[in-house]
Amino acid sequence: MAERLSAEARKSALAELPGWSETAGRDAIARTFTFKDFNEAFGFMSRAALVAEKNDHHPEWKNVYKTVEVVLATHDAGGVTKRDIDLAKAMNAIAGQLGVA
Ligand SMILES: C[C@H](O)[C@H](O)[C@H]1CNC2=NC(N)=NC(=O)C2=N1
Repeated sequence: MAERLSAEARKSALAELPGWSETAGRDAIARTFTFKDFNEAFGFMSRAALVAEKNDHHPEWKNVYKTVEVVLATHDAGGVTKRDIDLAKAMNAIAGQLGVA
């Protein structure tokens, strides 16, 4: 099982993850993505879902029209692990391909 990152390791990982931040009251990371329209938001979710399923590591997320709110944590570990950082990186790359920095 992946190990929870220390607060220090989490902070330095977040420094390299534009848009992501720690969540209040819970060991997790979060980002809200805003796309051009629903089609792009759902396209992002479709692509991210394939990565998540491939890695057996899944986001908590909510879509409203063109926004997608994502929270990542490793439930088995009770906090943020490298698996969350890797998924966050992949999500940023997918969003980047869709024109969202
Ligand atoms: C059995 C299966 O491997 C686990 O339930 C996986 C699935 N996806 C998961 N996703 C996330 N984010 N955290 C987990 O602990 C987790 N566990």
